[in-house]
Amino acid sequence: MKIAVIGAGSWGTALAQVLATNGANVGLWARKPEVVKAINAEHRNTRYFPDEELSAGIVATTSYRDTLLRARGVLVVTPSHLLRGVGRALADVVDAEMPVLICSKGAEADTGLLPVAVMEQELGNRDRIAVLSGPNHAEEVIKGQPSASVVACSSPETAVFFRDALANDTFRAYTSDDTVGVELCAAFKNVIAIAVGVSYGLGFGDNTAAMLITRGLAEMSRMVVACGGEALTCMGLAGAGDMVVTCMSRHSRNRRFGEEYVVRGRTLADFEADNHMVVEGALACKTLDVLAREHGVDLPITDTVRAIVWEGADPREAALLLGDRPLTTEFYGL
Ligand SMILES: NC(=O)c1ccc[n+]([C@@H]2O[C@H](COP(=O)([O-])OP(=O)(O)OC[C@H]3O[C@@H](n4cnc5c(N)ncnc54)[C@H](O)[C@@H]3O)[C@@H](O)[C@H]2O)c1
Ligand SMILES: O=P(O)(O)OC[C@H](O)CO
Repeated sequence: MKIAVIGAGSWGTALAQVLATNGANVGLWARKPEVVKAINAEHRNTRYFPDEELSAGIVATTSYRDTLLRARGVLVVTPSHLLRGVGRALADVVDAEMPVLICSKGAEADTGLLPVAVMEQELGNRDRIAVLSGPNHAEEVIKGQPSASVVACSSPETAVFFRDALANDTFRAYTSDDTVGVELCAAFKNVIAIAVGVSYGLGFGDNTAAMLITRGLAEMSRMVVACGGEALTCMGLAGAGDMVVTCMSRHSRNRRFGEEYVVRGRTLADFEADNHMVVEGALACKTLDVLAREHGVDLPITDTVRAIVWEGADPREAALLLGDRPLTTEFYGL
């Protein structure tokens, strides 16, 4: 069976390796011809994983049509702000039944739309559109270190299709029908990881990090419930699981952006230029704000991250303001 993967960054490459290890032929779309050349000739993505040998079952190309040719399903693994453009391009090459798994984490700027809704507007047939999320740093998954994730979809058949394509002894995949919950958890945890990075960068300790993580989970839960998702999803792999790994892992770009860039007055553009990698939380703190206003949900940590990253608020002063709000019950808004 052939599966297509759109995006040969860290996560697209790691997922292509998982699929190929499971016996699939993988068509991998990459933007840069030199990445395609290295993958096909040397079985390496020299830009992201120079030390990892990729399966010979992965064939890269810069053509959507060639990537999709005879594929039974497609994984979209580009940064979330590119999803609409990718969906529009895919509309020319996928039929109305092709299962689509979105592996990006974020929400659309300006509209606040979540990935499945964006893709549905471009491709139609929501039941064949699923999302993947969980505590999954590409650096560990590509090495076959034990990890788990959730495939969420309104259709159990689509969820099971992708679960079975991805699951193996070291990559457990669970299914869920709470797409909105899983999508919001994915967008949220990146924002909180920036907050935790800033907190460590300011010299605060583990108590502060734990407070931000758990209060971040409370914000996440309020938003998930307000948008029609299930609070329990926030306790699962896409919620608490991904929150913990993104806030605490040395691999997390979001945390590192907060700790090493934001507290030193360095920008998102600086991070992306230095690392060639995305920091999804920097955009999500703005897009979640759109949703929060629409649903009347209180998101104090998210709003603080937005003020620091986009409005030049001083991190230490912003942290003090965060602690100066009226005292209330722990699970207000739920
Ligand atoms: N890296 C991880 O561990 C990981 C794990 C789970 C989910 N994700 C999610 O997967 C998505 C992709 O992240 P990543 O880590 O693979 O990316 P990355 O940061 O490793 O690399 C960015 C990717 O985006 C591509 N890109 C940049 N501009 C582009 C454009 N204009 N058109 C097409 N492609 C463009 C780059 O070529 C590169 O492939 C993100 O939403 C991220 O949150 C990442
Ligand atoms: O490195 P980050 O911060 O983009 O996080 C990557 C993954 O989403 C972790 O599950």
